[in-house]
Amino acid sequence: MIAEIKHNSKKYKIDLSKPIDISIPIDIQTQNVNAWYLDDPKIFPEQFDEQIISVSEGAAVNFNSIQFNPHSHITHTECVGHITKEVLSVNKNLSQFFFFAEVVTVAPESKDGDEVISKKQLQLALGNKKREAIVIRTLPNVKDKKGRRYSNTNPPYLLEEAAIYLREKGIQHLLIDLPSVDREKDEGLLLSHNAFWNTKGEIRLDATITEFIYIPNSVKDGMYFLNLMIAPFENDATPSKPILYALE
Ligand SMILES: N[C@@H](CC(=O)c1ccccc1NC=O)C(=O)O
Repeated sequence: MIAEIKHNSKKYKIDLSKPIDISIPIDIQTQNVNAWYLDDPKIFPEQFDEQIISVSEGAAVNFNSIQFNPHSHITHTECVGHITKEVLSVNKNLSQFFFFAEVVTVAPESKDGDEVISKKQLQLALGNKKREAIVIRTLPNVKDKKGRRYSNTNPPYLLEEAAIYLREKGIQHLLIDLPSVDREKDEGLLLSHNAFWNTKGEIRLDATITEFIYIPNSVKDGMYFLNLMIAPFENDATPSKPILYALE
């Protein structure tokens, strides 16, 4: 099915039968992705009295409960509520789900023993392109990203200047294949989160950060149509399933 999209007097076509899924699922059959010091997620059949509610155990249905944390275990999209005293829900603040996005690839640079993404790197990648969303793939991009154990590994992150640059450039949605846009242990500073959401100025309630994506190597850098769909949890963060469509 081909859809035609009109945007700023330009016309684009996408093939809806060719979605590019850039989410990381919870998959308890394999090693799950994991950050922030929690145990792995759990998917398990409930029990009523002695009966395990699972067809393989003689029940009529499968009836699994799922225990997870969006920040630790799955592709998730968060709003500024992640860092505010006030309870703010991404499900209330994100109300559109289609955007023009630029997929960029960056190799984090060494700085004071950390691996970081700088303003210059994003400037080089974005140039004067105007996009609603940026989808950042970090190098090396190996498949084990889908099951990596990040706790206490000090993963790469965005310098504050890079987050300010994205905000000033009008990027509303930032997607990245790392557990956070900030340093794992930063004494609560959350510099890039604060900068991107502009918490010291006019707060950007409808801007989102999506963490733990995985962009296959077969996907080239460039402009895509993005469907950023979230699960309906009223919470600062919720599991999401970003899908890219190549523009024809
Ligand atoms: N970087 C923060 C910690 C942090 O972000 C965090 C700590 C525990 C559990 C989750 C965290 N962040 C999740 O998105 C700090 O060092 O205070």
